[in-house]
Amino acid sequence: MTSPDAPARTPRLAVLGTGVMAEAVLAGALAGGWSAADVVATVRRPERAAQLEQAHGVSTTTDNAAAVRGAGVVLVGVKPKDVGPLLREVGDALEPDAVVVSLVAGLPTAAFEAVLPDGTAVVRTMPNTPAQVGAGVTAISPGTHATDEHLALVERLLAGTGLVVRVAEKDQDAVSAVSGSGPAYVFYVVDALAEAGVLLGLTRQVALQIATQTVLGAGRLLDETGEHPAILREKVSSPGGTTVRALARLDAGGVRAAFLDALQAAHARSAEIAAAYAPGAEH
Ligand SMILES: NC(=O)C1=CN([C@@H]2O[C@H](COP(=O)(O)OP(=O)(O)OC[C@H]3O[C@@H](n4cnc5c(N)ncnc54)[C@H](O)[C@@H]3O)[C@@H](O)[C@H]2O)C=CC1
Ligand SMILES: O=C(O)[C@@H]1CCC=N1
Repeated sequence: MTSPDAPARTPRLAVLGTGVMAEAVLAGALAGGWSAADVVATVRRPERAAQLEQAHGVSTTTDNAAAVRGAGVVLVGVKPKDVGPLLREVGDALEPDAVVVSLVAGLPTAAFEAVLPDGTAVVRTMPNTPAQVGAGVTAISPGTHATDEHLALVERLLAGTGLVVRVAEKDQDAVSAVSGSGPAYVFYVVDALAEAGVLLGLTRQVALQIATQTVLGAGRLLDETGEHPAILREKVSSPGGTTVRALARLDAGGVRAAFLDALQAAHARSAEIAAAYAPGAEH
């Protein structure tokens, strides 16, 4: 007999287009308790199918419509340009009570709803690749027909990927610019720190090791102390010392302004993606 406190059995999960980001979410779902026996992942290439089966023990297919039959959660993991054709391919096969979960940058839930059967529940999400190691952050927003139960189910899907926050859908492009793309900025900075270490005579191995650990440690310090980054930065900067000298150069180089400009560009790109690829508005 099932205990009254036992979590409800997870519904069947179909992952449509299992690339880098969808595989990271899939790995998190399995780590969070989803059973591999309840997951089907779709692919375009047989080599990719074999990889996913071996790494995660899930079943795979190239038939998206077959994958969504019987699925209670349908994760859309393709690139924006592939969303319209994919939704048209699977719309008729969707279970009426399924929730469609998008991780696609830029495309609004309304664009999904416009081509899916009337009343389909859609939840838009913006994860990031640290989901692969359970240290991601994902923002989620409901579409018109998504209920609190649907959001709770999506939170359960993502529980093993890291932090999950609910945001208004209008903020998803900003989230994408900050945390969706964010790991790339951090890797860029680590690469630059390591390169500078090599310039100063360190071996590449030591330079990369200490640059990586510095970012990890600084992240943990921020998280565990809850202190503002400006305060923590001041604590590193001894008066007349080495750090203020370096920070003055970063300011002179316009690094802070470059970050603001870069994230505005990322945000603007989301709007361009929506204009070009929202199902029904593709051109
Ligand atoms: N990479 C990242 O850090 C993040 C990506 N995203 C979103 O994730 C989505 C995918 O991006 P990536 O994973 O980076 O790209 P990717 O190219 O690794 O993944 C897309 C996958 O979809 C497959 N595919 C395309 N059409 C298909 C179809 N009809 N049937 C089955 N499989 C199909 C491709 O073969 C590929 O494996 C994009 O919409 C992007 O906006 C969102 C947040 C972060
Ligand atoms: O570069 C992209 O478009 C996707 C969305 C956020 C991170 N990667």
